Amino acid sequence: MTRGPAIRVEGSARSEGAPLFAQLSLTLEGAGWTCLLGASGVGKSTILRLIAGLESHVTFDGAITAADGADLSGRIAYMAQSDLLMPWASVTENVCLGARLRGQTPDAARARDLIDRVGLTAHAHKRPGALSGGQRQRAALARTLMEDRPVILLDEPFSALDARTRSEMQELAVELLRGCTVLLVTHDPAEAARLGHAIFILEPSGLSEVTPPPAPVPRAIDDPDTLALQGALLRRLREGAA
Ligand SMILES: Nc1ncnc2c1ncn2[C@@H]1O[C@H](COP(=O)(O)OP(=O)(O)OP(=O)(O)O)[C@@H](O)[C@H]1O
Repeated sequence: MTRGPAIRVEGSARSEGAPLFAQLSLTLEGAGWTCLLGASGVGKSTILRLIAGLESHVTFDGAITAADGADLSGRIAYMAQSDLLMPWASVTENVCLGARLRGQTPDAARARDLIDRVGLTAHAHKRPGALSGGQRQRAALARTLMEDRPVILLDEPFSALDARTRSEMQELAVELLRGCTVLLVTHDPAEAARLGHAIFILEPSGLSEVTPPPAPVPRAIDDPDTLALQGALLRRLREGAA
């Protein structure tokens, strides 16, 4: 696995002629987890889509660059908020979809292992319509991990999971994405406090950074510093909404 580069996002965005977010300067640590929080509709997913180079409804005035100077295209795996699973394909086929679309032979053993690690072995043959919301989300997570890219963009990837599975999947993602540059959009202050090497809150006026504790990620859920940060983040989010 190539080490993920640092990424810099600098610019402002307008949607339908009106400002969505003001001039911002966001640096994603190379080979680290950056968490992005903020009120619904403030533009978090839009930032992910802009980095991913996907079609967007906004006009972005600025630049998105990797610190190593190389193009980002082909180096990103993106997990959208909606799981985007193909309804006609089984879990295994969905996990292998990227390789198939590129005309490559998928690594079947790796797919089996990832499906096992997300707890879906018993469901590997099923189509998405036969899965629960949390199972679908884990299938989408396995598909993202299967891509083996140095830059990973995750849009609320654990939001549909029960508390126990969520903490397990957070730990799995940290383990399997070691060395990757990860941008995680989340509404969960506890998740950001556990996973962020860097944590930002997006507001219409711009970004603010909240310094996490120095403990390595994933931080213990019941660590006093993690809990204190969780509380501080929730307070900041509530103040922002006031
Ligand atoms: N396809 C689209 N066409 C027009 N406007 C859109 C489109 N997608 C999103 N928007 C608008 O752009 C703004 C930013 O949306 P975005 O999805 O980036 O927000 P978000 O911060 O990720 O929200 P959430 O936390 O609810 O997912 C919102 O006001 C939304 O209504």
